[in-house]
Amino acid sequence: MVFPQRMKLSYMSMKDQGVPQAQRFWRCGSARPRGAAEPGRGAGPGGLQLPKGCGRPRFLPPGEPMEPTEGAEEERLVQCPRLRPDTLGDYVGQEPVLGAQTLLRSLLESHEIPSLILWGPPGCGKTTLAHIIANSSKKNGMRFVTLSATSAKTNDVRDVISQAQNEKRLFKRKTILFIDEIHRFNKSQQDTFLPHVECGTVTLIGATTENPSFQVNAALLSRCRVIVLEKLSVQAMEAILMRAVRFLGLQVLGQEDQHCTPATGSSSKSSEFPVYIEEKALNTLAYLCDGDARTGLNGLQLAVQARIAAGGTTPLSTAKGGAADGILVTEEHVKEGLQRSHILYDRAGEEHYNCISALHKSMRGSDANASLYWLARMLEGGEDPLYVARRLVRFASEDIGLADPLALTQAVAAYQGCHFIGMPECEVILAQCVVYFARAPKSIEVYKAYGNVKECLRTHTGPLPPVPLHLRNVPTRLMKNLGYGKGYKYNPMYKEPVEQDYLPEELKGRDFFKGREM
Ligand SMILES: Nc1ncnc2c1ncn2[C@@H]1O[C@H](COP(=O)(O)OP(=O)(O)OP(=O)(O)O)[C@@H](O)[C@H]1O
Repeated sequence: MVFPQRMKLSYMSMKDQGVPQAQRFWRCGSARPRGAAEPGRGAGPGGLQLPKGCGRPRFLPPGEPMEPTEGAEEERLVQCPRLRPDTLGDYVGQEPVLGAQTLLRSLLESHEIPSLILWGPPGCGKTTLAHIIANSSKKNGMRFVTLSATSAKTNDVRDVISQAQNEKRLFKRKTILFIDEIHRFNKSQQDTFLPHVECGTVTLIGATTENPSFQVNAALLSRCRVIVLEKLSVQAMEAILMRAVRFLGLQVLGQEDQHCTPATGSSSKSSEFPVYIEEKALNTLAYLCDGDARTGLNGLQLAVQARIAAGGTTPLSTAKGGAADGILVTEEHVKEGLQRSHILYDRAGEEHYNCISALHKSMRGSDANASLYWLARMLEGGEDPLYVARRLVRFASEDIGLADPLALTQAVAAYQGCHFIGMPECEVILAQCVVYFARAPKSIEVYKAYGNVKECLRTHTGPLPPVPLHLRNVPTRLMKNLGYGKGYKYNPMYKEPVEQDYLPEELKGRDFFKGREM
């Protein structure tokens, strides 16, 4: 396949490492896909470095050595030697859909993989589940291909399909196509693979955070099983964090015996002292990450790495009553780690509404500076740029209205621009639009007048007044005979302004622009 599949895997790997969507970049050596940053541009805070001899930015989690080759990167992802589980046995939570004796589990265990849409909030394990399916399907001779709808074009989908057709025809090999963030494909892109899902050329697994009833073609949806994954519970998060604790070679203070073997590649190996973490810190982390495993793991990793980098040891008393010098990660460090990983922006909860409200109010108050701040806080926190763009379309009419009718055009163009190029490049499109809106003159005339009309309709008692006869359409002779259109004055025929009523008789004189009554 000509399309650099590896490039997408690199992206997926960054996602795996907890890089907020706004900061995921494409690995050195890959062709830059649509939506990825220009070299040297858009580099997010921390973690982005330019390796020697490479013109493109790449993400390096603090303390992680650079991967030698792209091939190794692909291998690394497929084998999941990091925190992402490889098998259903390590997959935590989601019992209602994946517990023992559920239909999905028996299908997966018998390698009968139906087309699936995995729907759930960020970090609940959609991609992880797809990777587990990938592992097991590869062992069974199936191909597993990954596309990310944030960057793939229709031609990429066509390439995958034509290769799947060849594999099926020549080698009788089935292809599973995993499309991450499938809601970002538009309807016509989704149509591209509809017939091929139907005839079995590919088994589709789509992952989405958005309600598939609105974002996935009805025809496609009817050919897939929708698996609803829930936010991970605090208990599930604790289990995931404990697995990470073992992987990172940490020791839980007071339980040293249980977790004393540092895993290969662990971050504690970079410290000459043992690294301890308070049990309370883990509980707090499990609680605060709001069911999003990626941000929880990211927060843990950042807290540990920051403590190691800061140096300095603490005298500690161990479980057996002994004393030891070690690096201690406390609840405070973990909270700090969470802040650094932008976890405090909760994309699904209150913070999401608080920030969009603050953006709306800052633009309304013509404060371009604050508007940019709230915009960046949302985008850096991983907010969907199309959500922000949709709110801007609304703002263009609600707050700017006819004071600058071009605002609506700007907002729709910004929405389309974001749709075309995705993050991170579309951030500047939104920034431009937000500043335009903050600086634009404001008028709520239309918004208010429309509100008055709605109010009038809602409070009306009895049957609504009939449409005046002179305003009615006259498609047939009978209607003409009944008086439809009678007396209507066709305005272009008159040089002077025409005296004519356009409201129903009982509303005569009502001016919605001035409130209830004239
Ligand atoms: N159910 C789970 N069991 C074990 N680990 C999990 C689970 N869910 C998530 N994780 C861990 O969290 C990380 C992020 O999860 P994953 O990428 O699957 O989330 P996602 O639902 O696809 O998120 P997004 O919608 O933001 O793409 C994984 O690398 C994995 O280590």
